[in-house]
Amino acid sequence: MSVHSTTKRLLAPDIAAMKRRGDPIVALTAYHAHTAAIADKHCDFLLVGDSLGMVMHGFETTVPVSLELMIMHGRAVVRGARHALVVIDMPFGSYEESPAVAFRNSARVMKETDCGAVKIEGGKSMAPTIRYLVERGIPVMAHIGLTPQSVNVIGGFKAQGRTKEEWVSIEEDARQVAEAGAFAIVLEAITEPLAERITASVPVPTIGIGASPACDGQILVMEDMLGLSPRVPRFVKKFGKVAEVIEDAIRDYAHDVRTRAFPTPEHTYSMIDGTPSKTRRATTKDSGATADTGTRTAGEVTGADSGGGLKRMEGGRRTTSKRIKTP
Ligand SMILES: Nc1nc(=O)c2c([nH]1)NC[C@@H]1CN(c3ccc(C(=O)N[C@@H](CCC(=O)O)C(=O)O)cc3)CN21
Ligand SMILES: CC(C)C(=O)C(=O)O
Ligand SMILES: [Mg+2]
Repeated sequence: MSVHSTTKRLLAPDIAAMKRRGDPIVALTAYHAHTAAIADKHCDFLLVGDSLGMVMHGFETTVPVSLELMIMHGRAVVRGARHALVVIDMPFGSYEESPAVAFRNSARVMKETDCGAVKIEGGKSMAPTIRYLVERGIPVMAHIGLTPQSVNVIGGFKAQGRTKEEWVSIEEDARQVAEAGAFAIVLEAITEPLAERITASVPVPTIGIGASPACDGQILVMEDMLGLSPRVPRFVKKFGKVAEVIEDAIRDYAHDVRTRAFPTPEHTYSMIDGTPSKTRRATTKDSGATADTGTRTAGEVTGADSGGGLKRMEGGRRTTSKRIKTP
């Protein structure tokens, strides 16, 4: 973060402290800058999940995701967010081999993205690695229950802890990752009584995804809760209908291009010397206004214009462009 930054970004200990205060922790995944900027206003942390391999890149599982891909999306999310802690998933194969390999790759993620923490999947087997990273300055979020990177061992994305016999092992995972220094623990696809027992027994927050309201916080994949993902796990509540909104807009665009209703003069550059455009409709008065000047008259704003048409992107802010002046 820049020394000139005025807003304080949340750090891993701030998330951990929320459990002590009894504040519910709100989290979403984010994979790119603009959606990160929106979610940042309402979330305590944003996770650059390796689910991006499935959601953004069409892989069947998270197994093929590379460190480079996580860094690429991680940099975009850090640029978009200013308040929320940004946590980045370490992808399959980047941390399991040894604590030293995990440190080298996690340090690279921290240095190249400026994120605030990493997340690794695994319980007991990863506890020594979590301790090694935390002792060397890398905040670690743990992830137990259903660990999707092990899908080929588990035999599918299956809920865990559905029989009491499975509880002992998962509770021991939670105990050991907390003891190793994880600042929070993601509980994925486990039953409520198990999530309740774990949440009561560890000092750090539990973040549930398909793990009941008994957790200290919740996370969902943003595209799933927006109603953009074509298929979602049963634990997802759709808070939006974004796929419909996108399709409606694209259908309208295709219609307007095919009927030549788009583009109109306000989406077209005019000659600086005032030479009239041949394609300009006879009904439209030529005021010399262009897409760049932001000086269009109300009469030129068509029904197709949403009203935000005067706003142009400039230097990362939405402003009325003054770059090109009409004579
Ligand atoms: N878009 C998306 N959302 C996720 O929540 C998510 C990902 N991708 N990718 C990584 C993991 C994989 N996750 C998943 C994926 C599928 C199910 C699922 O469909 N489960 C079935 C039961 C399957 C079974 O028991 O065999 C379900 O009914 O929920 C659960 C978690 C959660 N994560
Ligand atoms: C589902 C969350 C916890 C995750 O690990 C991911 O999005 O990759
Ligand atoms: Mg993940």
